[in-house]
Amino acid sequence: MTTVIKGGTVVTADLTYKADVLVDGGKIIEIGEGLSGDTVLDATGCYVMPGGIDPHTHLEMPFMGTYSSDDFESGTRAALSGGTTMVVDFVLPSPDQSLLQAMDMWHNKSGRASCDYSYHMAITWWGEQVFDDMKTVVQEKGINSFKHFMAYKGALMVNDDEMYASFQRCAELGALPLVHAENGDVVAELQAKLMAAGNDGPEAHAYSRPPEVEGEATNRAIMIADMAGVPLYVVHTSCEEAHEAIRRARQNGKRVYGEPLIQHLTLDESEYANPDWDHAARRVMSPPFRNKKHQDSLWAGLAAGSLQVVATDHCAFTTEQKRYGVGDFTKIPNGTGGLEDRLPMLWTHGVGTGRLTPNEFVAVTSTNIAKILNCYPKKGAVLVGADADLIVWDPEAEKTIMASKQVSAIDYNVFEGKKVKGLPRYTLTRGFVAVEDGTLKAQEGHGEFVKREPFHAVNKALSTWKELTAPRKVERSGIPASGV
Ligand SMILES: NC(=O)NCCC(=O)O
Ligand SMILES: [Zn+2]
Ligand SMILES: [Zn+2]
Repeated sequence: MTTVIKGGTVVTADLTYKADVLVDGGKIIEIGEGLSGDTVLDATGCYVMPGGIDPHTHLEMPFMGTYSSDDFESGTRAALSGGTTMVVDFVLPSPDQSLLQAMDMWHNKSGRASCDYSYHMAITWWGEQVFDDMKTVVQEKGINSFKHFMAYKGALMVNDDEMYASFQRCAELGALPLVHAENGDVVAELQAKLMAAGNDGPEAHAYSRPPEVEGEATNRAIMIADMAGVPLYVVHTSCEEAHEAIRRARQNGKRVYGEPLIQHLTLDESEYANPDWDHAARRVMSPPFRNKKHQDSLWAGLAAGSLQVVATDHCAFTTEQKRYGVGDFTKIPNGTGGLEDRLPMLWTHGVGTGRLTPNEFVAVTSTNIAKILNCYPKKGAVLVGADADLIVWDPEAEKTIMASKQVSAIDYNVFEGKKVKGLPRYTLTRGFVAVEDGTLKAQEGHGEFVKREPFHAVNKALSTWKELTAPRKVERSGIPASGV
């Protein structure tokens, strides 16, 4: 049974042209004019684009004494409803747990996914077993990226020596290290100081994580990655200090990627001053929301190419869960949602305002991500042979974001009341029509695990350069006798 998307304009990261797209067996089989198929999807007035890829989600994440409330079932349904057709989640091994066992646990959870998914592996502790498991994870299990938390002291945080060891291992295996870049030691000190002064509300969360802690850690991670000879991906880049470090590194030839979140691009720190405790606590995430100066920096980075992708870090906690932190802001579970709103919000505030072109929109929501994570052109492309993960995007469709109408399992939405213009008319996940005329028809269990190969061209180029410039002993004849 073939499906044809007819009458639309194909928009990719680098081309815009009128064409029909024919799909069969979950793949794109033909692109051209005048195509026909068994099922016809009308794309008149719409853009046909690669489905969104969210490179940063935490579905059913064990964190801060609870679990994030969207799991692979509700989370991937939310994703599809907003035009995202692949999510990349984080496997989080417990202390001393093998990476392989942790990955099995994630596979048990992800069986309910209705769109495709992949994983990053988190390095949450260090030892011989982790060193050995990393090889199996890369060479046999299809994961080529490893996350390092430089914050959350006493929980997920790793120290510089562990990070350097892991980065070197990534270099050997052709993998990509990721960092949550905040100085966890300084954050812990600031948290204690604020609490001691009676500053226990959600606004203190933002005071405990100023841009400097992020800028410092981003610089440090970049230098450590350079010494280890690996590329680096910095997650949830939220401020000019971190962006400046990434920009400077890239200008110096370092292979560093930066990932702003849709929340940081469109919401600001004034949210924490809201007199309603729940309102402010629902927006507690790390790094916190920043001011307009930082937002402008992130938008400029996307346009300039110094920042490459837009994610959500979707980690949704209910109001009840957020209230674990009443009287102690350090106990408010960190995280916000955004999976179903990322594309409409970015289109509205990016393309709708002229800060991004439609092609740049595709690049930062899909194609760049697939390229960096090494699953392009299976994902992130409108090409013959690519997976038919596609959105038929209606630039005129409008809605007001409301928790009461969302797919996500939580009881509020950080974008509540925002008007968006630009929504999926159809969302296809490997050819299956999961959003039809704006109505969600996702199929539980349809999602498949996407294996990603190591040794991206960037890893190869970097290791070639490192080998060429490695320290070499100078062979000398006629060494003088020791002066002792
Ligand atoms: N970002 C956040 O606050 N929660 C999710 C975990 C993380 O990415 O740091
Ligand atoms: Zn993080
Ligand atoms: Zn995260």
